[in-house]
Amino acid sequence: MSASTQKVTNLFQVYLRLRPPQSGACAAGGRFLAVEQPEDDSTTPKHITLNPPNDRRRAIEKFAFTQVFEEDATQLDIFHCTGVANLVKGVLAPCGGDGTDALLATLGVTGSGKTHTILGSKSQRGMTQLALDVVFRSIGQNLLSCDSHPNLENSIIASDCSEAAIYLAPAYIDSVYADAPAALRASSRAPTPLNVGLSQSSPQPLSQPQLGQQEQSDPSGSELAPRQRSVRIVSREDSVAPPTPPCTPGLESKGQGHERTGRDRGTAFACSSARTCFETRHPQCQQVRKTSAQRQQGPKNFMAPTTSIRLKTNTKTELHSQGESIGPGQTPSRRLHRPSTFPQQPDVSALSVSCDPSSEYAVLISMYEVYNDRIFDLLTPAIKSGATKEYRRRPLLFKSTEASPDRKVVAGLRKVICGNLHQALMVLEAGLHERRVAGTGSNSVSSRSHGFFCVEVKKRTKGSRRQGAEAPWGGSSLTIVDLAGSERARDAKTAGATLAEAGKINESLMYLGQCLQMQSDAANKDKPNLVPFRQCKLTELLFSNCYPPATAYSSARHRNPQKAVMIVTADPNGDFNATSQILRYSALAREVTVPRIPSITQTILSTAAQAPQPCSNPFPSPTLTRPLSPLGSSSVSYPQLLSSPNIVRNVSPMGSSPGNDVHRTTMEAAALEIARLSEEVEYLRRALDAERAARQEAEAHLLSTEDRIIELEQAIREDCTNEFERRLEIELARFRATMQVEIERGEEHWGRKIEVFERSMGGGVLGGWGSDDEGFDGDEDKENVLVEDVHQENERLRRENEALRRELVGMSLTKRMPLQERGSDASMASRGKPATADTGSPRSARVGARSGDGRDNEATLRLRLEKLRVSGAQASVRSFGAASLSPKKMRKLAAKRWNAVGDDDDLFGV
Ligand SMILES: Nc1ncnc2c1ncn2[C@@H]1O[C@H](COP(=O)(O)OP(=O)(O)OP(=O)(O)O)[C@@H](O)[C@H]1O
Repeated sequence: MSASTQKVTNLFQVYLRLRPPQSGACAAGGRFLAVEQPEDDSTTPKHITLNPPNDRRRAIEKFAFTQVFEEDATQLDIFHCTGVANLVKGVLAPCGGDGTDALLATLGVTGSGKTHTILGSKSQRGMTQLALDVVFRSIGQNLLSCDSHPNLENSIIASDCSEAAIYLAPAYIDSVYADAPAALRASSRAPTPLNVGLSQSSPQPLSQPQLGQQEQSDPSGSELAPRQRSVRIVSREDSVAPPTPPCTPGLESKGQGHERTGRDRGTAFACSSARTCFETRHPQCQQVRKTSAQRQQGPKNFMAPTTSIRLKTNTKTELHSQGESIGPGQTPSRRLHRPSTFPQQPDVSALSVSCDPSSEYAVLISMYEVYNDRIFDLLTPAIKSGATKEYRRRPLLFKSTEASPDRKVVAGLRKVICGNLHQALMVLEAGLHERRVAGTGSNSVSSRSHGFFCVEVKKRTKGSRRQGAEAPWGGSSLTIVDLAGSERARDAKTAGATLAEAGKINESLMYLGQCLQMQSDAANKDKPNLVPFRQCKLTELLFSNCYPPATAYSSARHRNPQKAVMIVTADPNGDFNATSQILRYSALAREVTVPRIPSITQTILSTAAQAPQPCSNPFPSPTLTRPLSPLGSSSVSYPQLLSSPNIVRNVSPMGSSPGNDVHRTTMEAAALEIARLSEEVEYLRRALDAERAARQEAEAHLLSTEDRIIELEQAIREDCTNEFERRLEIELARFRATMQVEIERGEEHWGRKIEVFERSMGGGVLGGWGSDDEGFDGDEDKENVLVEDVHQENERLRRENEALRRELVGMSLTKRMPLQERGSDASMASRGKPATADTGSPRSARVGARSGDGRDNEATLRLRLEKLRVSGAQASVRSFGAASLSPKKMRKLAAKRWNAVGDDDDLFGV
């Protein structure tokens, strides 16, 4: 097994860092991990052996890594030996081109020192700060500033392919940090995650230049001399005076004498007054404190709302407690105190890598976290939800964009253009305050999300302006990842939401483990390196840049596969199971040695085989003739059983007599039974453990699903409310428009009516004045004429009606011919022919005497009158009611009526 050969084919270089034991903490099972020292002193250790504790029936395993760092390795050792400077060099691309993307990540069990390695502590810088220092120092004068290039921001916005919101650092920092009152700054200012509090004793001054000089470029441009071995150099950095003693009792017991990682540096260990102030501003701190307090009360108190809910709640309480005005667009949690200073050790001012002298550079910082398999921007403030009135972050997508079709990017991030190291550290600090942390049984400040810190180095050729346009931007990025730690719910004593988070963390780490295992298997077996990295967001983010793009667009722009370094952290005195699991899938190679503890049954059987056989059946069925001696009641121990670590039993003394032989056989059988039972117990114990773990995982999954459902429900409610409001708006607008039209129409209608009324009124008045009036209008005149006509017509009709009525009164039924005959007579008369049956009657004579139109009119009139009579008689008859009158009476009545009509007959005819 050779680790060096893995370098060529593995996607990741894998380093192992062992963390020093926590002072005061007694290791439960002792140290189980041994570093194999190389035979040759000139090489670095690469192998470790994992010795399972005595109570585990596990094989001894041997693992290989690119390099192993022992407990005394310093941050500077890690920085030099993992080749972070080389990663930076690849990004800066001194020989031209776009450079190579780089990835630096830490992986390990919770509390093993990942955050310490990546982000450092109160007094020590981590890989992130050191890498940033080297980046800015190396670019030096070639870094474009917004002051000298006012168009810088716009040109970068135009070149960005990730739909990002790009800001200049001064503007961003001013929007995030609030200047604390002078008194607060001077005395009780709470230290923020990465900066050294004023109350802290300053780190020991070193001979190298300090941060103030770091922002100037190193004119020498001296190259990094790569260190080939794990040199235990600056031991002083780890022996820096420990920070202020903790004032939170729940935290005192943990990690005493050790530096704390980013967040607790500024939170958990702050003195109470400062902490109170700090916590009101930083919800995460409250959360840490709360969970620590909860832990003191017992494991049940870990049942708490989800982190997001806690964050929201805290943000809310913060708003009220602060009583501070918060500008629009800012969430309360963004009002941070401006850090006064940052840790300056270890010092890398002597180190810079070369950059491309013919290019000019710009540095963009972005930060995000993967929480519950979703990506959240750490530099974008949470937005207040319209429906729930709570502050929430919108998850972002990892996708191909229009401008980047061949390569997936986290779309919609906020990116900050930084002009120097200090600005970059301020941005880092702001982002870290947004990251989710919680106190668990394993780590008082445990990361609950995978944190990504991206340094995007943009470069373009200097002075190659063509027709006024500047050269296009290219470049690469360095991504630094602080993964959340795997944890066992039993050890971490998590429950509720924190347990659900742990479930998600473990799940994503399991996928990561599969990917790492596949890559090392592929490297060892010369198989194609196919890694199933699309299983979750974490692996997708970590691995997708390891391969050259294979899409149709790939020819457009060639990108080198990223260089990746993984630092695995482990506590040699910590949890054996969790650590061995991480090592097993992260190691570049693994060897299994012979099982360490032989089966107890085998031990007994082999012993029995060696012993003299008193009878043909050496192991009769264990039918005991008498009960076993009580444990500890005998004086002689059975030597073979003693050799087993699992069973130490004292048995009755043995002699050489036949009775003793029987006794011995019985005891052997009993020992066998004991062995069988203990194996069974062991098996059941393991099965129970597995079941318990599965149950916890299922519970965690359930909780996380519930959380997800709640979040989804909230989102859906919000969407529905928005949609409802939108539709309501539309309907209201429509209603208002219709209403307006109706009002206008009504007004018009009434206007017209009033006009007609006024005219009629005016006409009456004018008519009263007489037609001689000078101002009489022509229209009104016409109208009056029409009214007059109508009156005349009315009068005429009234007269006609009167004449008809009189004619009806004068006519007698007896004098008239039958209706049918009269009808035909009338019709004949109308046609000018003489009537046959009625020629002698005076009436017909009168009719016959008439000529022309007068005759026709008369005939028509008669016909109409006849009809009127008949219908009048019928109506009157009907009006009396058919039921009340007999037919005879009805006839009499009709005759009377006709007679009455006949009396007036002579009146008819005009
Ligand atoms: N190499 C080290 N030297 C000194 N202290 C260390 C070292 N590694 C870890 N520690 C301390 O151990 C504690 C836990 O470390 P850290 O927070 O880095 O763990 P972690 O792996 O990030 O845990 P988690 O996954 O839960 O976030 C911290 O107080 C840290 O200061």
